[in-house]
Amino acid sequence: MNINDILSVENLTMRFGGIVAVNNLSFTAERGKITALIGPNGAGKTTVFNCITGFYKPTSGTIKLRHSDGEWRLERLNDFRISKIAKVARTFQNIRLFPGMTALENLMVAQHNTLMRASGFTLLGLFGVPSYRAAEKAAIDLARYWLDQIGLLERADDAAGNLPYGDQRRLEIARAMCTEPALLCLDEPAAGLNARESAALNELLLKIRAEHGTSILLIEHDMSVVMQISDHINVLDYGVKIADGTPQQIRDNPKVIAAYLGADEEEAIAVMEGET
Ligand SMILES: Nc1ncnc2c1ncn2[C@@H]1O[C@H](COP(=O)(O)OP(=O)(O)OP(=O)(O)O)[C@@H](O)[C@H]1O
Repeated sequence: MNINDILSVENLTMRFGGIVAVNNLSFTAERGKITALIGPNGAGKTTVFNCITGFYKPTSGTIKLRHSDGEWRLERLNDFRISKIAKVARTFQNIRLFPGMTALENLMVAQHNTLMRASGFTLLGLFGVPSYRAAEKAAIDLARYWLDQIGLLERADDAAGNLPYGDQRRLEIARAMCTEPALLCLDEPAAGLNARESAALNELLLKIRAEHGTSILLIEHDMSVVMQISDHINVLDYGVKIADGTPQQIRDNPKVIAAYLGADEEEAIAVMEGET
């Protein structure tokens, strides 16, 4: 594992019965950078995320995470410890907000563990002791800060389910950021977004990288997002890494163009350039 890496996935294999979803995969993610995982449907991208975040126990291989708080072998931890102790946060392909709760409340829920600790697991909170009140204020401040970062401060008290789709997507990222992660794993954050919303997403992710130094691991099909914001791209096909490099290198890689879509070269190039 290189000194600059936050994550090192080594020889990861995940089998489901006879299916080898991920096959001896190795890649790294550099600290403070945006690393993308791309590939056709069924290539194994979400399975990799599920192994990193403890939803699946890999069949074999190691997943090392290292940042200023310590060093962990994620394949040995459960999902709760991966998020709480190793500070890995994730979003899902489908939106998982609490639609009936307000935007602000959704961001407060993300800080539940911190608040529970500060409340002495309820009692101190019931009595409203100053240390709990301070923790509660800090949680509200953090939630409002992230609402501001995604341009939704004005809509703090609106039900999350009533927000436009693109805003809900960014609210999910804000919710993940409220846990102050070292590694943020985003599974298709641009799915279903229009061009304007994708541009707003790009802006947000670049801001998170620049201003917070958060390392980002990104699964995305929208090439207008991947090519514009990624520092490094890994391409999977049938669970195997077929290429990795800068956006320019990936865009020009004939192996990627041919394998990524199984389409003819012209069609593949159009998609790689975000024209479809
Ligand atoms: N829980 C599971 N049980 C059985 N097979 C699974 C399971 N999860 C994933 N697979 C299989 O593993 C392979 C990889 O799936 P995965 O969802 O990781 O691909 P993906 O690259 O994320 O695809 P997409 O871009 O469509 O989300 C597929 O063949 C899928 O059917």
